[in-house]
Amino acid sequence: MWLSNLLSRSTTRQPPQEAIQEEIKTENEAKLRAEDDSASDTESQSTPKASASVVALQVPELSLDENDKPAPSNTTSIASPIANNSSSLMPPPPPRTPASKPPSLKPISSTTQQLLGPPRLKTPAPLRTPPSAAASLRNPVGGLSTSTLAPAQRPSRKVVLGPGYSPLDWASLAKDPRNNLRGSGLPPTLIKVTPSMLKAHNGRKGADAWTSYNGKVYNITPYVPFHPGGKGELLRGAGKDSEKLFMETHPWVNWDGILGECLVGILVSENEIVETNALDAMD
Ligand code: HEM
Repeated sequence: MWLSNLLSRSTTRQPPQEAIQEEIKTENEAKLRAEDDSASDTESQSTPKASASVVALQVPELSLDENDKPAPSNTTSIASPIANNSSSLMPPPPPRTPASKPPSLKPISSTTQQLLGPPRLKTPAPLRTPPSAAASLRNPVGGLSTSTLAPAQRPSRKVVLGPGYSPLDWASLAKDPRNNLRGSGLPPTLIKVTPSMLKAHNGRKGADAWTSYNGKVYNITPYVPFHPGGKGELLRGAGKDSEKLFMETHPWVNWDGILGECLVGILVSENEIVETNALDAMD
């Protein structure tokens, strides 16, 4: 018994939306009756059709979505009062174009999301590898440099050169072969220099100062007053090989570019000179 009552209620009861529409429809009918007293009951039943013809002009203008389908006749009666009031207060909205839509409102398609890739992290710090143990031992000032050059922080040991002894003065002196920077008493060709010969030219007691570098022997005597590091520093290599001292101090300096005209000969062993002298004696 109660089950049959329940069934009969559920079949006769309208859904809530339809009930609301019916209620608004009734209100509209009452308004229309007030406006036109001559309207009959039959006409009031056809009111939705009459209001739809009026509202049909309003609804498309106020539509916020192009995809909106034309409202059915029973729902136009819902929008009709709003449409009448709004159209009298506001101008019609501008024609809708795709460019007028704010980009932020566009939903991101799944294809676009794939092209964009994964979202970026706010800070790259978590992706950095932790500093190695050796990093803590590096000089913080030059920590990013891998240069083998002398550190820029080292104090200069340059000396004040006398007037007329600048690098430019040396260059002008060296370009003239008549100055014979190799020294006096030498043949015009390069000679063979033994270690004993090199040692004898130590710059003392009036002797020229020779030094060797990369197997070649140079007379450094004329360059002494021009040496930016001073006389004493340069003469540390007098009578011996200077390659180690030179490379420790300023490996970036072009030795041959400065002392090319001071080249005396090539460094040879003591035995080679003895053999050469023996061959010369046989001739
Ligand atoms: C025993 C060998 C040598 C020693 C011990 C020596 C030492 C020095 C020293 C201490 C300085 C000053 C560096 C500074 O604090 O700026 C210097 C600068 C210089 N030396 Fe020597 N030197 C030697 C040989 C030579 C030779 C053979 C040449 C030329 C071929 C030369 C060319 C220069 C130049 C051009 C500078 C200036 C470098 C610069 O401006 O950065 N040196 N040298």
